[in-house]
Amino acid sequence: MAVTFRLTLAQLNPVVGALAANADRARAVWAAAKAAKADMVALTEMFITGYQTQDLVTKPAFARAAMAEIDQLAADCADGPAIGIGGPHLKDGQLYNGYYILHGGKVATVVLKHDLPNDGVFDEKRIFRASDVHGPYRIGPLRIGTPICEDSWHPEVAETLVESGAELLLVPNGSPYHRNKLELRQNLMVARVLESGLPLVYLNMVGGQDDQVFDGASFVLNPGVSLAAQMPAFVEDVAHVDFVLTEDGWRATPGAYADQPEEWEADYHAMVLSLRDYLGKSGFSKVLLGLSGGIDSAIVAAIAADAIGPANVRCVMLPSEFTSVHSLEDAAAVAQALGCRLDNVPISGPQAAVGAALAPLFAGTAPGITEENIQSRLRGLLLMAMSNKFGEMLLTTGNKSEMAVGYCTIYGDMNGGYNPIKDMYKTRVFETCRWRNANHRDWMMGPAGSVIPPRVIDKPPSAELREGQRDDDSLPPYDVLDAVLEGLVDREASVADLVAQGFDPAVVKKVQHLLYLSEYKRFQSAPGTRLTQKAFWLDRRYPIVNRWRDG
Ligand SMILES: Nc1ncnc2c1ncn2[C@@H]1O[C@H](COP(=O)(O)OP(=O)(O)OC[C@H]2O[C@@H]([n+]3cccc(C(=O)O)c3)[C@H](O)[C@@H]2O)[C@@H](O)[C@H]1O
Ligand SMILES: Nc1ncnc2c1ncn2[C@@H]1O[C@H](COP(=O)(O)OP(=O)(O)OP(=O)(O)O)[C@@H](O)[C@H]1O
Ligand SMILES: NC(=O)CC[C@H](N)C(=O)O
Repeated sequence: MAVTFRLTLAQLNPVVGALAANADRARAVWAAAKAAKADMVALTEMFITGYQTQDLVTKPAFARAAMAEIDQLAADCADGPAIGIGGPHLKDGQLYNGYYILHGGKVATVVLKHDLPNDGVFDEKRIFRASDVHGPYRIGPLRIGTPICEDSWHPEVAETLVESGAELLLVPNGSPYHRNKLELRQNLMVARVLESGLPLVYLNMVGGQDDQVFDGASFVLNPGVSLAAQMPAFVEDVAHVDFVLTEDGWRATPGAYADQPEEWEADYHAMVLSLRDYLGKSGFSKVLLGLSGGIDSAIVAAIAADAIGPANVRCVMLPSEFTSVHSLEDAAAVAQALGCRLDNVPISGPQAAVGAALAPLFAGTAPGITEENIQSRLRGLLLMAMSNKFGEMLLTTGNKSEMAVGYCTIYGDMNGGYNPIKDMYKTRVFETCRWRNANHRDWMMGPAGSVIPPRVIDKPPSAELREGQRDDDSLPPYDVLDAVLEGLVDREASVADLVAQGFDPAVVKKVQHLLYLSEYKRFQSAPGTRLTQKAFWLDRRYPIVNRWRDG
């Protein structure tokens, strides 16, 4: 009779700090694995604590509480499949990123991470100590080697595991999404399979944590580099994968294959999931936002409706004397198409009152940006009053282009708890609206169809803070602005690089100046969904005071 091994893959969504609840999720999936007669159930990196914990895990009381949950889990799950679960490991006063193997009622072994990621959003060298490479462990007939996430991005750990007799590589991950990352992961894992000649299980977590979104999309590779199973992206899933011992070693029996989203869908799903989880995990079930009739607030309203349902999204139009009839119509059309409530709160009364209060001080000065910003701040104040009164979190709507150049009012339209489009350039916002109008998926809680009317997408962007204002009065056209920003921010290009590419030197220098000047605004801005490898916050950490200008 063939020798086999059934491995249950738990692609789940843990909550940072919810130790007991995460342990309960592990107990439930273990029971399902036991019912499916599995030999082992694998959970993801740092599952017991949720991920990323940042400095929270450096607090010894927290790390010890997590380890106690794991001991209890081992005791509760004695009779059935082994469990692999990520968690912190405190040993001799040092903190490690560990993967616990629970078997027969106790912790059988703890694999400790060797390669600590320390770039982009990661600071693991600051948080954990790196361990020597840990050898394979045996569960029934199979010797398993476990490189923990970053360990599998380099050849060394897998190489050592092969030399010490591993027959399968099981890689638990906490790998956050950025655009087109699945392809990068698959290329790296293919390299590990080619080098080792072993089957490889890549198991990733799912869910939003602050700015980061974990997209799941776990997969299994066989030697010969064939994909034996592919789990879905951005949703929880549990898969039972069967391995059979052949003359050539262990091989996975081909299982389910979930189609993967292309990049527009993946970004949109990332924004929906991160908002849904940010709200749910912080205890909010409702949001509100200022709906101007423009494209940014329209896409944020659509993302919110898809995340928590249109009945939980309050849209508010706050017109001033500069608000056009088109904007009033467009805001109404968006709210109606999405099925969201729309309230109307004119700001002309408060504006007159603020003007009167300041008149003695401002006498003799010319009206300008100050008065324009007062409108934005009055909207921010009124929206926050509604947030307080109704318990709805305020969403802020600045896209990456605006956040990059500071084209937004601090303590005004920047008010808000979360910003799903913070890492999406304006030119991509246009395309994302078109994608959402043309596509509907079962994970969207909002309605299908043209939820953002074409006129909202096609009209020239305007903040409507003065008569006839357009964004391109102050900024280069968005296709130029975004291309320059993509160079300066995402590729860290120099002014000379961009001029050599054909951009106007004066435009590049102006954009660079605005970018550096508005660091203080970004520092005080709401968190938002990370979609790229250069999202503002952890990926790009610039000084606020900075006199350097390139070129
Ligand atoms: N380094 C620094 N650290 C801390 N604070 C600093 C600072 N530099 C300036 N500041 C402060 O920041 C203030 C200037 O920033 P801020 O008050 O935001 O005003 P500001 O950036 O001058 O104006 C807002 C801009 O956003 C545009 N806009 C576009 C789209 C929508 C909206 C909207 O509101 O709906 C606005 C608007 O047209 C205008 O160009 C200064 O008065 C100063 O107090
Ligand atoms: N008349 C308004 N009613 C309600 N909210 C508004 C209004 N004007 C601006 N806001 C809020 O302030 C944000 C900044 O808007 P503004 O129109 O000034 O610039 P924008 O970045 O082009 O945004 P949008 O494309 O949504 O109009 C809007 O997204 C919206 O949330
Ligand atoms: N948690 C990790 O070690 C993740 C690091 C790896 N570079 C990734 O992003 O997938």
